[in-house]
Amino acid sequence: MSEFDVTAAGGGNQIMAEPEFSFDDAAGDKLLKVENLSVDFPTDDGVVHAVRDVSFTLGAGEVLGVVGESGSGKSVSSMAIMGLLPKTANIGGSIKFKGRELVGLDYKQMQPVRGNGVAMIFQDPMTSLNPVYTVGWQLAEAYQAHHNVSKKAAWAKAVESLELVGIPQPDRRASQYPHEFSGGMRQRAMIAMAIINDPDVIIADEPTTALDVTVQAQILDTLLRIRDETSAGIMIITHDLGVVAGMVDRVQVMYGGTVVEQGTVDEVFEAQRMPYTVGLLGSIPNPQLLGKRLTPIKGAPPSLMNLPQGCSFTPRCPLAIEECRETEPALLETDRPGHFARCHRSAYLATLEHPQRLFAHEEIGVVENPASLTMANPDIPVAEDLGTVEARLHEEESSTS
Ligand SMILES: Nc1ncnc2c1ncn2[C@@H]1O[C@H](COP(=O)(O)OP(=O)(O)OP(=O)(O)O)[C@@H](O)[C@H]1O
Repeated sequence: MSEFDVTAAGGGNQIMAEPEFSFDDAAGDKLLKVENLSVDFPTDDGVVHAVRDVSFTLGAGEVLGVVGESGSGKSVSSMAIMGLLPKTANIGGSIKFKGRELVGLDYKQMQPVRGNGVAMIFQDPMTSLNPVYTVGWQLAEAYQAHHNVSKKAAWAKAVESLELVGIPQPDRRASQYPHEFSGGMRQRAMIAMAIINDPDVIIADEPTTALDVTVQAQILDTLLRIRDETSAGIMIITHDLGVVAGMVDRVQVMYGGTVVEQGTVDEVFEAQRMPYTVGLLGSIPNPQLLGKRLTPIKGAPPSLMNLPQGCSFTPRCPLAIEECRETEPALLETDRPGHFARCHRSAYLATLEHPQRLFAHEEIGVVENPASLTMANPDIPVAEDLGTVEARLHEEESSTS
């Protein structure tokens, strides 16, 4: 595919002057290649466009962070990869695992891929672990589903996996029931379940949300250790940009069911090229800023049933112009190589010295308990118009220079 292939990232009939996201940019053979994925759910009230035009790759040993607010399409994308969406879902585009097309496979055809090829760690271990069987029994069962081995060998493998995820006394713990495990240990058991069949890809959907900060860090460390030991490609889905810092190689920011910014984690943290990512960064708790004020993104995410005509972030975007209301931008490479943004204003954003000030006009209080803060606050009215924002930025930039 050419760098300038206008059909690659759903740019419609637009003629692109800049390179779009292209798999040519991703070096090497990728385990997972998702191209122009879309998922619609027909409902009585209308069609929910849950995922639109999502493309990304994941290679062996890579860690990809998928970040976005609730309802941005993160989980639906991963359920599509796992073949776990309801039959009513209309899936478009392509999901290739080791070159094999997964879109169109039925539940049974997906069975050998699931667990063995791609495994998933869910948010809430209590809904995934069966309370009436011991943890070891469940792990052994998962192993036997893909390997023709004796019960004894499967049990030994279960104990080995518990050890690998850092559970002390794995022999004894294997004979216990899920309720005898702490929250962090249950999440480790889920990771053990995911890795027992040595998958090539692990999808972790909000793996640390329900855990306290120290245990969160331990679980993330465990995932990185598993990556080092098994070379699995890992996709971490989270609403918290803070979780991906220092953990992932690349980040994909989702908004309104589509990818709005994509790049290496350093790039995205250092030089955002889409105002939504700027807003996300300003609204996450930052340990270095404890005691300082956080700023929320005003307004609410779009209804996926009635998406606006242009960029779906327009109603909340302090930089929106007429073009943003009229045409949805394509995911294009920005001024920084390998860094993509779906934004008409990314070039302008690149010129701002203090982009965080775009969202600095509403403060929601001193951060005492960062975990209690949500990113979007629908009760706060929508942003100032562009003229006011630009005048304010100009004034602020000149007062600090
Ligand atoms: N079976 C379904 N039928 C109709 N709509 C659905 C279905 N499953 C998901 N959706 C909708 O798809 C959209 C995307 O959901 P998704 O769960 O992927 O969001 P998310 O970004 O993972 O959010 P969260 O962080 O809350 O899990 C939501 O608006 C959701 O209501």
